[in-house]
Amino acid sequence: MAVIRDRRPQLSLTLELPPKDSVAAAGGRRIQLVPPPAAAAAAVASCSEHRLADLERVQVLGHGNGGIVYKVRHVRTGELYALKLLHPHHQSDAAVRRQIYREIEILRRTDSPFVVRCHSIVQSGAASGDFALLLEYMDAGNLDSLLRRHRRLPEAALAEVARQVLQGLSYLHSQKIVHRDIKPSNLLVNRDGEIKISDFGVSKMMVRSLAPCNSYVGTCAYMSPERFDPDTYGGSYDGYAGDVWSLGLTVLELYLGHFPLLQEGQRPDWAALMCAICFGEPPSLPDSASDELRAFVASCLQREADRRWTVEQLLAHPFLTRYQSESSLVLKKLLLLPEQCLA
Ligand SMILES: Nc1ncnc2c1ncn2[C@@H]1O[C@H](COP(=O)(O)OP(=O)(O)OP(=O)(O)O)[C@@H](O)[C@H]1O
Repeated sequence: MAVIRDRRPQLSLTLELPPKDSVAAAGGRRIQLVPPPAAAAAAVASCSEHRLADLERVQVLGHGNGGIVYKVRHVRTGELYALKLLHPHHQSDAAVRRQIYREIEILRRTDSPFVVRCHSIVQSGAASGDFALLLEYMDAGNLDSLLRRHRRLPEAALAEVARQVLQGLSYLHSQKIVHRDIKPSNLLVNRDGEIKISDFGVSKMMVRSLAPCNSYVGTCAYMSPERFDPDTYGGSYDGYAGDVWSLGLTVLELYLGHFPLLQEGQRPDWAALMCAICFGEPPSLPDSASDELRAFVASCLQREADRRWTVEQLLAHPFLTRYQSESSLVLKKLLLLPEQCLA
C-alpha cells in the first residue's frame, strides 16, 4: 500500500496479472517491468516493485484517444484509482507515439493539487511496449458530464472552476508545460469540490520559453485564433495564451450550457469552427450574466494573443474576487444535487 501511495519516487511497477477479474492490462498476460523504449526511457524510473494484480477492475470510465481508462480498486485497502492504459506501439504514426511518451513524461513530472495525480507508471512487456498509468480517481466525473447533469452552472460555481483551473495552469506554465486541450471533459472533479486538469495527450513541454507551437493538436473547437492563423493573431504562437483562450471558452460553455461559438445544432466541422473562431462575432452573454463574468470572458477571448490576460492577471480578476467567499461551497453543493435541479 505504501508503495502505491508514494507517487514521485516510485514511478514504475511490476505488473503481474491475476487470472480473472483483476486489471486486465494485457488480456491475462503476465507483465514484467522491462527497460522502456528509448523515447520513454526518461519517463519510467526503475524502482521497487508493486503487484498491480492487487487492483481489481470495477468499471470502464471511458475511452480516450490514447487508450481505455478503468476504475480499479485495491483489493486489500479498498482504495479506488483510475488506470489508464496506453498502447504507443499500436500506433502506426510516429508523432502519435511520441505524444503518448510525452503524456507519460508530463504526468511523471507534475505535482500539483490542481493536476490529476499519477501514482505510478507501469511498463508492460518489451514486446508490447504498453503502459498503464495509475491515477488518482476523481469520483465526480468531469465538467462535461456535470454540465450534462445540470444543463448550466451558476456563476459562483464557475468562479471556483476558473480559480482552480487557473491555479493548475499557473503551475503547468511555470513548469513550461502548455496543455493545449483545456475543455470541460478534460477537467476532472471530485466530491470534495476539487477540479483537476487531466489528459496531457496533446500537451507540449516548451524547451525554450518562446518555442513556437503552431500545430493543430488539441480539440479544434477550443483552439485559439493564433493556432489557425499565427501571423494575424499573435505572431509566433507560444501556447500559454492559447490555454487562456480555451479556459474562457470553457467557462462560457459551462455558463450557457452549450458550445458558444456555433449555433445549437450547427455541424462542428473544421471550416465552420475556424470561421467562428477567427472571424465570428464575439459570443454574447444573456442579461443575467454579471459584469464581472462578462469582463472575465472578454479578457480570455481576446482574438490577439498579446491582448489576452495572462493566467496570473486572471487569478486576481474581479470575477474571482466577487464570489471568493461562497464559490467553493456552491460548487460542492452542486456536486451533491440530483440531476438538472438547476434547470
Ligand atoms: N483520474 C480519473 N478519474 C476519473 N475518471 C477519469 C480519470 N482519468 C480519466 N477519466 C475519465 O476517463 C475518460 C477517458 O479519459 P482520457 O483522459 O483518456 O481521454 P478523453 O479526454 O476522454 O479523450 P481524448 O484522449 O480523446 O481527449 C474520460 O471520460 C475521463 O473523464
